[in-house]
Amino acid sequence: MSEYKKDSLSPNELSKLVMAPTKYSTRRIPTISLKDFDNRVDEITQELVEASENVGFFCIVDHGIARQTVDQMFDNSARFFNLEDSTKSHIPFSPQRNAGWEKNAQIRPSTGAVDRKESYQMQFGAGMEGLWLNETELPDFKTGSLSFMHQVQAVSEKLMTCFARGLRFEDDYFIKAHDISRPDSQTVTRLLHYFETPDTPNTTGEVFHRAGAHTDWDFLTLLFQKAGQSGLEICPGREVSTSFGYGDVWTKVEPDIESNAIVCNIGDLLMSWSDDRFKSTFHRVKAPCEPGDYYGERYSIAFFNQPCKDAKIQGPLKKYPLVTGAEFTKNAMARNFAALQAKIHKEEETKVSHDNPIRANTAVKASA
Ligand SMILES: O=C(O)CCC(=O)C(=O)O
Ligand SMILES: [Fe+2]
Repeated sequence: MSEYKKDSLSPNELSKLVMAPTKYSTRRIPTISLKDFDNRVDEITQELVEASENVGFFCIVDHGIARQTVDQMFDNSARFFNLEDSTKSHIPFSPQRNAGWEKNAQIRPSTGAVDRKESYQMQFGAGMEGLWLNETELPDFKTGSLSFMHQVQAVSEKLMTCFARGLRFEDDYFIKAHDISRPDSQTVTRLLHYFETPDTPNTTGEVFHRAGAHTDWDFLTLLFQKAGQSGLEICPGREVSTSFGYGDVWTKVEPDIESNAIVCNIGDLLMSWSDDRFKSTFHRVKAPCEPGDYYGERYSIAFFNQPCKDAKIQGPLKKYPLVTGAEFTKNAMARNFAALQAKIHKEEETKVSHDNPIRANTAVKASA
């Protein structure tokens, strides 16, 4: 949002930075326990506010979702992605609905090239009509996924209560604004599958992007990672000094399976709704290219809390004009599209060639 200096590098400068060794630092990513939530809600609120103001990323533990449940959802995800592409193509990603399956189709403005991955986005309500596979194609998948999604929503609602307290709104203020029982709920669960990357010396300069650097434009994202499948990195917004964090100092967020941690990040929506008090943070799944990087396949699950279309969004200090949930999403998609167009335009001007076709029209996803 506002404070980031987006897309200010030329393609040549950018490609030099992409190829340069990454600078890393170990930053403290706060771990917050939800144990005994009702009695500790004020203490938890304080910890969340501190983490949101200073880092924008934190891990949640003791959240009540059993490890076995998370593992089952990852099994479900693998079952889905193991289907033939010709089957998955019956439920193609719809940018209008922000749901469905895509493969090698998402282009981030930060890279101008496709993410090498496939993903499937699911919702609770009418947005999913026609976008579930049949029971015969994937038995128990829909029921299992919805049950998992309800559990993640319950954790989200605890966090929303704390954010509401922290910003001095009524306790249920954000919960009502993200009501998943409404048919027009926009909340999204995204199953992600990044492909194994060839671990060979890179002579062509081609970069196998996994998830190019971006901020999420939702309220709050809850991310589940799998043991040993590294790659997630963050670059807190406050420290970003170049476009999309290129050339900046990154921090690895390794899967913490022992404590069954959910990695959470503030999205652009909550940043705006808190008058920029809470920080939406750049993150990426790194394109493996350096010694020590993880080249294997990676599965992850992201849960994006999105507002109801008629939710009224404005922070307590009224820093930004009031917008509805529908307007916020539309504006975020338009900003993303404009940044991408600007990038493509710049690349055409300097005639930088890419191996990957740039398919701007498919490059939309409302959640991030
Ligand atoms: O796969 C991951 O770990 C991160 C995915 C992500 O950031 C996104 O889809 O917005
Ligand atoms: Fe993201």
